[in-house]
Amino acid sequence: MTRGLTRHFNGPGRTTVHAVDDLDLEIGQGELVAFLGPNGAGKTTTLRMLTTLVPPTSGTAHVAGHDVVTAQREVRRSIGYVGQGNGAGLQQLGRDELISQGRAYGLSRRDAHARADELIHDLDLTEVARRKVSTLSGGQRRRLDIAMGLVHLPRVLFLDEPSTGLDPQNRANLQELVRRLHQETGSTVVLTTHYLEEADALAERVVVIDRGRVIADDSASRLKSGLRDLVVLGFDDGDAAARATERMARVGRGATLDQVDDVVSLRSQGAHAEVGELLVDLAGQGLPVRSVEVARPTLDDVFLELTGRSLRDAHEGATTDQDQTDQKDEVAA
Ligand SMILES: Nc1ncnc2c1ncn2[C@@H]1O[C@H](COP(=O)(O)OP(=O)(O)OP(=O)(O)O)[C@@H](O)[C@H]1O
Repeated sequence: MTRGLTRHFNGPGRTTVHAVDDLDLEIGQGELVAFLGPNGAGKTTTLRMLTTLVPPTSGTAHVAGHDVVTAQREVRRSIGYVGQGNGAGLQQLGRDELISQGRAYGLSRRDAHARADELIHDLDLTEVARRKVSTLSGGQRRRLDIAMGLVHLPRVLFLDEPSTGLDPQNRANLQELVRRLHQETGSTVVLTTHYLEEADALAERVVVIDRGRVIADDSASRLKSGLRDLVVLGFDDGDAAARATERMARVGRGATLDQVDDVVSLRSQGAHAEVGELLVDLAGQGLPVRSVEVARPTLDDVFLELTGRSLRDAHEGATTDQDQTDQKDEVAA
């Protein structure tokens, strides 16, 4: 739970970077929540405050019932944190890494071995466990990192961009792993991502963050429910498309129509469910449809609606912003 959680950094010159600005959040035990936002939105800083790695400038946060400033030790004992870098040491075997991590969290030698073997079994890490960490692929290392975050059975697991840099297959595997461990352990999982599809597919709740502020907080389907579908219809020629546009304007309850040559784009809420009826009606008018594309709203559309910017563009823009990176290094140094 956070109240007015805020973190400022010194920017270049005398400027102040409002990395996280007045964040109020309530996350219940057992929820699976994704923080979604472009680069620089404040996702990592939020996670770093919740995991006690960065103190807030103002406001409060409690994790597993403990204050992140006054009860750091208790918070750390209750959480697992998988940061953006790889946590595992390179020369050890995967299994030994897990055992060392267990020991670092105060498990006895015997318990650390037992826990490592349990995780290897549960997370399908047999192959990963017997290889040196330096020889693992990116996806295998991320899976090992997640196992490391789970060694001490945390009540809350924080994952910072767990699938960044992975190919689509490994990303899908990792998402499946996160989903499974959430279901099986019932622990709270909070992850950050700038992959729209990931937030959509994985999280029960999506907290959209932009410029340090929460701009939306709901299930992906509810966030998208107010937005319009796009249906693109292809006709024989421009004349047929023009007549079809007229017909649809007459019968089509408030849809926005746009004709370019032999193609008509129609936007309206829930249009995907009416496409069949529409095609029959147009065919009945002697206007057969030659091609159909239906696009349901995405979380990118939600972001666009809320900010006037596309999340993909905002993300790409920010990644090329060398200033931000330099600035980060400067203050961190
Ligand atoms: N140590 C720091 N010093 C100065 N500025 C920082 C520092 N850490 C973060 N910032 C700035 O705070 C803002 C939020 O950064 P943060 O890393 O939290 O964003 P993010 O949403 O996690 O982005 P990404 O997806 O790239 O990880 C950015 O403008 C960033 O440059």
